[in-house]
Amino acid sequence: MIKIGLLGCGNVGRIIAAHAESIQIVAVFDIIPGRAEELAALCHARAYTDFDAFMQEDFSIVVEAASVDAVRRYAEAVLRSGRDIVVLSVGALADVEFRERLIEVAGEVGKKIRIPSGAIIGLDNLKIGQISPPEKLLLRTTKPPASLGMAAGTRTEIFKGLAHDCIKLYPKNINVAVALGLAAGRDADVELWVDPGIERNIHEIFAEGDFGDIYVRVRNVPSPDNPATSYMAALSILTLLKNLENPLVVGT
Ligand SMILES: NC(=O)C1=CN([C@@H]2O[C@H](COP(=O)(O)OP(=O)(O)OC[C@H]3O[C@@H](n4cnc5c(N)ncnc54)[C@H](OP(=O)(O)O)[C@@H]3O)[C@@H](O)[C@H]2O)C=CC1
Ligand SMILES: O=C([O-])CC(=O)C(=O)O
Repeated sequence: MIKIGLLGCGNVGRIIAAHAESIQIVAVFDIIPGRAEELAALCHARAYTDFDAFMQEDFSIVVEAASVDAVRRYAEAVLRSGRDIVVLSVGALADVEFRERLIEVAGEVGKKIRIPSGAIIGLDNLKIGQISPPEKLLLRTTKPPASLGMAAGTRTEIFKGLAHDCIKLYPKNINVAVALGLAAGRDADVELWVDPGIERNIHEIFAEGDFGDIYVRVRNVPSPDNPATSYMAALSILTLLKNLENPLVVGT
């Protein structure tokens, strides 16, 4: 059974721990001691608030479900320790210099940075963009205002521009746009909306290229403990881990 170290004991961490049937969570790490201890008790792991001590434990992969800041702080050390890392706060990789350094380190040490599909569908075949670049790549995300910690009386566009700029303003809400761009090989255009009339986190992907045109709409159920994060994001990590050692690989 694959042994993992969980970096981040919030909403996604709790969902992963509650469904850890095909994985063993050996150690958990969070800046908030109570959160780390609570999660550790749930999955019979050891709790840490000190990163270096956490890294002394015996696991082969780190699953990050914390923040863009945590990826910037710890991802390189994880790779240099000889472990793969699963990065949910993929917005950290919008910084080209940081991303290139991290990829270089992963190559040097022969380890992988794994980006789950998270809260969207379609990253697999959007990778065709790396061969046939899309002329259009747009993500329109619409969330209930509470997901962004704001109030709004009507449907309102709060951002229009490129993914790498949007993630700087909304690091807890638009990681999906950065993942989309990494898959398709170009920065995605983003529209971010809040709508008081909806209860789900909606992601609409529009892509056009010489392959044709694509429209994908995902109407995600928000997570129980963090409405900004769709429940699908945690399921996506669990699925990635479940398939890591599967000899049959489905999807591009
Ligand atoms: N790629 C994708 O499709 C998606 C990505 N995400 C991203 O996944 C991440 C996890 O989401 P979720 O579980 O809902 O978030 P939560 O805020 O519920 O949990 C994150 C936990 O990690 C802790 N944390 C944050 N920074 C650090 C750090 N530097 N070191 C140690 N612990 C830290 C947080 O503490 P504190 O509360 O004090 O900050 C919190 O306890 C978020 O960054 C989110 O934006 C979410 C959905 C989809
Ligand atoms: O969970 C979602 O719907 C998307 C999200 O928060 C993110 O990409 O950061």
